[in-house]
Amino acid sequence: MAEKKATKKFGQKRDFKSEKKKIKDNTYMKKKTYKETAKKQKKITDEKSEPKKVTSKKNEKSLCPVHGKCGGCQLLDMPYEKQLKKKQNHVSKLVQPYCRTEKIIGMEDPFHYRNKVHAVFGHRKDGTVISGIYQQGTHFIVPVDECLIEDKRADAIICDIRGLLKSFKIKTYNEDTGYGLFRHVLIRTGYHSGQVMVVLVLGSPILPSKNNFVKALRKLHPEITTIILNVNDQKTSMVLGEKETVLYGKGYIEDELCGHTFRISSKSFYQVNPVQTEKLYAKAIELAGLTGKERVIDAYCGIGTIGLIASDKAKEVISVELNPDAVKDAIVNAKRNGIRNVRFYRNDASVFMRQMADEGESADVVFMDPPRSGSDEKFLSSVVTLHPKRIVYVSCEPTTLARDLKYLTRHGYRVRTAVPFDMFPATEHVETVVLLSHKKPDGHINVKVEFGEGEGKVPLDNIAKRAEEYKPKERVTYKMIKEYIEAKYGFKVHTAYIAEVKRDLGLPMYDAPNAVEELKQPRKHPTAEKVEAIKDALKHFEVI
Ligand SMILES: C[S@@+](CC[C@H](N)C(=O)[O-])C[C@H]1O[C@@H](n2cnc3c(N)ncnc32)[C@H](O)[C@@H]1O
Repeated sequence: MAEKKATKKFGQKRDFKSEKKKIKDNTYMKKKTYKETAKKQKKITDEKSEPKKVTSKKNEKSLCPVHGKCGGCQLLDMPYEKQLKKKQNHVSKLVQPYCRTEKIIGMEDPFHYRNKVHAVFGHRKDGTVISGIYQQGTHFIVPVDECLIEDKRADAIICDIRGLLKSFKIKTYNEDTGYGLFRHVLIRTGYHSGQVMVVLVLGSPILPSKNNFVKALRKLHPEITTIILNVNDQKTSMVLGEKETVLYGKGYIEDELCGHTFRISSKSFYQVNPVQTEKLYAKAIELAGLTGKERVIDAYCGIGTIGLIASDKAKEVISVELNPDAVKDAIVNAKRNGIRNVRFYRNDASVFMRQMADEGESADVVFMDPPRSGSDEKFLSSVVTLHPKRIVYVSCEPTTLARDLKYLTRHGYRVRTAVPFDMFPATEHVETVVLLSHKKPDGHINVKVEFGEGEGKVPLDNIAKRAEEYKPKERVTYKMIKEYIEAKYGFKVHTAYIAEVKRDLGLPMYDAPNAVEELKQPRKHPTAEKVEAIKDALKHFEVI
């Protein structure tokens, strides 16, 4: 049986000061520790073979001995300030056609933030049990003992489960043959509550010596508050199967966020970085500008977090979510927090929003927090029909965010601000909160108008046409066009090229204050690709 690791007790404060220094110096993992871990991890190899050696020069310099293999932390060895800058630039580039991006909100301690840890189990040819992460794009297991972004408590539990499998002679599952039992372990930890959920994922429902196994695990880790047996008998890359049995405890954990308590089940979505989530939600709710009178929609609501936290500043909240387990959690969470002005609907968000729009409903504020794939036209067009004053878009994927912003800005909304949050340090992922509101005219003048026929009067049937003509147009600058093209196409275009395309299209030209009168060299012309990109930008900004 594996020896119990010395782990910190719950509630015990971490030594952030010394950790911060290590981060600053980029020497978080001491050389000795690195060598030890590398040696240990080199010894353990997956039965399917090790596709690449762990001891490459690249890895020797890395903070993590399996960096570059597991594919999890692409930016791990980049100083944290640089990581933030990279993410800031990425968001800025994509959002630039619409608005300025605020400074990214980073972490004070960007390590061990993940409250959800998954390990896949397998064994090598000699039968040694291994656990770790799939190598990127493959089903080879990269053995991992400690991960710099995962909760340390979870890593320690996973190591000890490996030892228990040996003592209880439990075979790990073989994906190719379908033989064996033990597939994955999923651990969720409560940042404030200290509660710990362990999900044992098996290929079939019978865990031999179940009670003794649970007893032994609890003895090694008394901090575990619930243990669940999940059955996944499918050949699938999904971790969790449908069926679950609670082996110990309540079958869920609870945690606190922004002064509210949330129940979290194994299959419900919950943000993985609790420290940053509080900042993210606070910003999202601040941007919504709630006064207590609003009808709010919380779309893609998960376990109800954003809507429930915002509920005391709104008249009512309507929340929609597809995952039935998450909706069950959300309903319990409303009761748990004594909240009565939030209703939950289990539905596809797009179908639900379309129904609302078709029924002539309206909303004052829409929070939307879709998965990485972003939203779709059905959802977005319904939002436009519902006509909320403000839309707060929480996105975990800037490219789909930019795509959806394009739709909304073409349909009456303007992006007011974008704030990136580093929810996933050491990885390339970045979260962004964006506020959109109705487009407003640049200014207005008072004009006395007489309607009807006759001199000086405006014929009634001409009103709509003339209103369109006099509508103030947004001034589209060369800079906006250039930024749009660089973000979308990845190349730069010269101002002269934009001017040339505009001239060819017969568009009005304005004097450029720094135009060169005489050219030193004959002017070059834009390539067909650049002409198309410029035309696309002009269409995007509704110049043509
Ligand atoms: C990024 S999470 C956000 C959850 C929640 N707002 C939070 O912060 O915890 C996206 C959520 O959308 C849900 N979802 C995915 N596709 C959906 C759809 N078509 N309709 C409704 N919800 C969906 C997922 O189950 C998940 O809970």
